[in-house]
Amino acid sequence: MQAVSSAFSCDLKPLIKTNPTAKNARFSHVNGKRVSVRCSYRSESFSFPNGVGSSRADWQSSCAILASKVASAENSIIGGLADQVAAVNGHSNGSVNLSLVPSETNNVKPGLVQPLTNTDLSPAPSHGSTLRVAYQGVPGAYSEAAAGKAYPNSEAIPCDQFDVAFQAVELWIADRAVLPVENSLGGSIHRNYDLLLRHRLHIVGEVQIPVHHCLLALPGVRADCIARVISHPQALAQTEGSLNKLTPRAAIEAFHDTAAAAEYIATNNLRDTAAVASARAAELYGLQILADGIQDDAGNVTRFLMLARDPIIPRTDRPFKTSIVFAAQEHQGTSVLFKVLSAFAFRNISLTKIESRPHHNCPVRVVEDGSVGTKKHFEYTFYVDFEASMAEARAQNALAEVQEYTSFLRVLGSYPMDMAPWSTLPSEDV
Ligand SMILES: O=C(O)C(=O)C[C@]1(C(=O)O)C=C[C@@H](O)C=C1
Repeated sequence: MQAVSSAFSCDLKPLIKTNPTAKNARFSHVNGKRVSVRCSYRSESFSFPNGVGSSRADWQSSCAILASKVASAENSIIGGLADQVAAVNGHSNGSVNLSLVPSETNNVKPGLVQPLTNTDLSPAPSHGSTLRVAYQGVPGAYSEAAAGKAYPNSEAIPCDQFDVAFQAVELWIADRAVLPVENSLGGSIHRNYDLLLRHRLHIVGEVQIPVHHCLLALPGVRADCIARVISHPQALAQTEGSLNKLTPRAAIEAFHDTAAAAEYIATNNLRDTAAVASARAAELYGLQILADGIQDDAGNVTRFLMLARDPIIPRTDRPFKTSIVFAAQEHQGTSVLFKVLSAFAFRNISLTKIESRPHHNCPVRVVEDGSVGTKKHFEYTFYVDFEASMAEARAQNALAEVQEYTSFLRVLGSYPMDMAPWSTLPSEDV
């Protein structure tokens, strides 16, 4: 893999810190120099009186916030991102050495790139035409396989956190991010739902990959010598039943990602520890497979979203899915969710997913109830996926209606559904 090792000026810093409305400033780079800037942030209050236009510009603005009547919620989103960018830009001086070359002290196989961290993020150097795809984890993680399935022949860029993968795209270090949102056994990956709202990337596709877990340990170690099993919490949840049988006395500990757990065992020569990870991780980090296929359900599948700075133009010539997020205010009544869902039901639009998250700005509302005391309502932000393209009138009409019932509505993306049979995925990828 091509090493990305370059020092370049971090002149994005003052722009973002002093001008929050320009947080979506777009930079193009030629030979590592910034050559153009464009800003697209505040294009809210959009409605669909005549449907969505066919040009990219029309669609881009339609994918910005559709309506935001909750100014404070908006501000907190802006504030949150500004804070993160400030953290990213917290380098002590303007020039950063972004090195993805493995350090020499690391005794895992040479040639493996190190994940990006918060402190590595700075404007990207020129990188030719190869698409660069950020994922969370290290090589051998399932997310790397998902990035490869989503964008064959791309360059996968490991990031140490989900947030860093979002920022890598926003700061033009990567062109796309591929991040997990749900697993058939472990359920939703809530962190990424929250980050979708906090950041301004667009969903441009989805990929689903079968997740085939192995129990890995150093060569020669037996399963009955394992005192500790480490892995990503999702992977541990997906193998709970098998681990109870295979290593009943072992402590179970969470790790950043599956492959990093394998790497950690190899790097530290831990003979009492096993990792739940992929067969590819075993190969990359020189571990043996103690048990194969240990997911508690053979049909274990994780769904990943493909994210980009710009939306794609929705089409009708193949099955599309659209993802939205909305919230309502107290005065909009108690049956908002029912009304929203019926806007889709009456138009025969199937919902494929609904997820609720605590409202970012106001998670709990306290209501005085006379002499009885106070009621504490939890406030939610709802994420809905539905099976229709935003190029279809029925989807546009449904959203126009949803807009009437809600105080905040944003289209996260309208994108082709992953219709690929799982069997087409090469086994070494999972
Ligand atoms: O740790 C990894 O290998 C990942 O890619 C992360 C992740 C997740 O977040 O769900 C991805 C797929 C599997 O469901 C298990 C873990």
